[in-house]
Amino acid sequence: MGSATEATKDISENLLGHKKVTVVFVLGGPGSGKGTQCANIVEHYGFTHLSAGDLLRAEIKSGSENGTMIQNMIKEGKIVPSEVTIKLLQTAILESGNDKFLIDGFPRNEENRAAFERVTGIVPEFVLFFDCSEEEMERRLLGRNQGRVDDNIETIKKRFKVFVESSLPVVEHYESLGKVKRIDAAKPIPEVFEDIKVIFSSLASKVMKLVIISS
Ligand SMILES: Nc1ncnc2c1ncn2[C@@H]1O[C@H](COP(=O)(O)OP(=O)(O)OP(=O)(O)O)[C@@H](O)[C@H]1O
Ligand SMILES: O=c1ccn([C@@H]2O[C@H](COP(=O)(O)O)[C@@H](O)[C@H]2O)c(=O)[nH]1
Ligand SMILES: [Mg+2]
Repeated sequence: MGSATEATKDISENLLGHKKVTVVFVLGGPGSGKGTQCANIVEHYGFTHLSAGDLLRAEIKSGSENGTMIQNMIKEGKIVPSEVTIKLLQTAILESGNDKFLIDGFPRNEENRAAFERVTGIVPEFVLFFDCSEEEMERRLLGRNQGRVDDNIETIKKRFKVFVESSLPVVEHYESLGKVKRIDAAKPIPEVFEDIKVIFSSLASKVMKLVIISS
């Protein structure tokens, strides 16, 4: 990205919807493997990966005035106010220079979803949903060893509750619009990615067809 003026120009074009931005929401329970598979998708399909949780953790590290509030919310498995998360996502989208994004772990609730669509004007191409049992997710989280303050059994239980009560309704909303692509995330990592490839290869060929038709 070049000068501040160029960045501002891109911001308005993206957010006013003049420039086509492709967004895939990557949703699923804590530990279902979203981050792991997003790295594979980035490598093969050129998307930019934006993990809302990673952006919030970076905000804590940056010494931001919201840092303590965010840290407390994450420790409790609670959902950070949407204006904070949306601002971080907007900035990351605009600074990336890319036009296709995997938004991982957001929207977390219906209010997040409605606010994101209202503020950015972006609706997702589809939702990639990682379906996995709590038993398997718990095993993965307790074995993750990345030093996360929320990878302990007490917080994990809270995160599961928030996921079922607040996040699954977002998936149901997009299901009612026929936008959910469900993945069996309990399979081994390479097998999950084989299933994901089928989805992203068909998206890539759809985009190619559109380019040919419109040129
Ligand atoms: N299909 C899989 N089978 C076994 N282990 C997996 C699989 N996918 C990911 N893992 C492992 O499980 C742990 C959690 O994976 P990951 O961080 O990708 O999950 P996540 O959905 O991003 O979790 P969170 O919502 O907490 O950020 C990691 O240690 C990862 O290596
Ligand atoms: O949109 C979001 C995303 C995340 N959070 C908070 O961060 C943690 C960890 O998120 P991961 O996706 O597992 O990395 C989550 O439990 C929330 O506390 C959020 O508030 N909003
Ligand atoms: Mg993750």
